[in-house]
Amino acid sequence: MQVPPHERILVALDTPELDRAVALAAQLRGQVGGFKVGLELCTAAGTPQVVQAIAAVGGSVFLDLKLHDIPNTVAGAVRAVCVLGPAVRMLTLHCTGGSAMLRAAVAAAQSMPYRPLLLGVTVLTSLDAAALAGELQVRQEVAEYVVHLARMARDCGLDGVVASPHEVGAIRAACPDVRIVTPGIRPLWAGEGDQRRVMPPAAALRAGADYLVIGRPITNPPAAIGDPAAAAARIVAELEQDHRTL
Ligand SMILES: O=c1ccn([C@@H]2O[C@H](COP(=O)(O)O)[C@@H](O)[C@H]2O)c(=O)[nH]1
Repeated sequence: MQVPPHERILVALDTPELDRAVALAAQLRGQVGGFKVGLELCTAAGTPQVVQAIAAVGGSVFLDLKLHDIPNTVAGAVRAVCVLGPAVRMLTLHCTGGSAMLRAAVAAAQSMPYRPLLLGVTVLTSLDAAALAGELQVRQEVAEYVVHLARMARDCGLDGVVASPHEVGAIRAACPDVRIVTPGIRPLWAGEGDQRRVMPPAAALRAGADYLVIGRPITNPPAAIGDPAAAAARIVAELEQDHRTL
């Protein structure tokens, strides 16, 4: 069954204010597929409180905690997230924590009555080829390294990965069954900001992404676009227009 394009959008609620996040979720619910909450909001307002508040207005939660620690600590954090229940659809952890950490996370999730989908973050979309080769001393090309991490995530039992839209094709070819979630989404009318490996929403879906994470272009759109609801509507219209021409 085909998923309508708007359900593929996950809005990143990056704010320290729970009231603002809840107001955005209430405003955008029904226009998009769900909401991503992460380090800023969860640190400011508390993860259980955030999950409960977003769920209370009918939003499903992608918990982007990007766990990265020793296996025992990550396993404990995964169990604590599972306790939050079905309101949490997805949880992230960094693939660069290594296979022992990823396997510990999967085992921890499987030991619980409910578990969210576990997604491995490959290479952050704010990093470009120069940063990867220079500061981080990674010898492979970006796409090659992302595919290596995606294979590792799949082999450890994760359900999917987070990567830029530029690597979606290569990941699909290597790991056909993993879910692929792509941040770094920038409509042509939005600025790049701190993102480096970016792509417009329709192009990212065409590339084969399952979900598009979109933050500032919706939550803080250019004045000419209007408010968050108008920005979301415009992106959905762009996706539907592109979908019809496929
Ligand atoms: O590689 C990654 C992994 C996660 N993110 C998160 O996605 C959103 C993107 O927000 P924008 O405002 O659309 O840039 C943000 O919450 C990041 O923490 C990512 O950008 N890249």
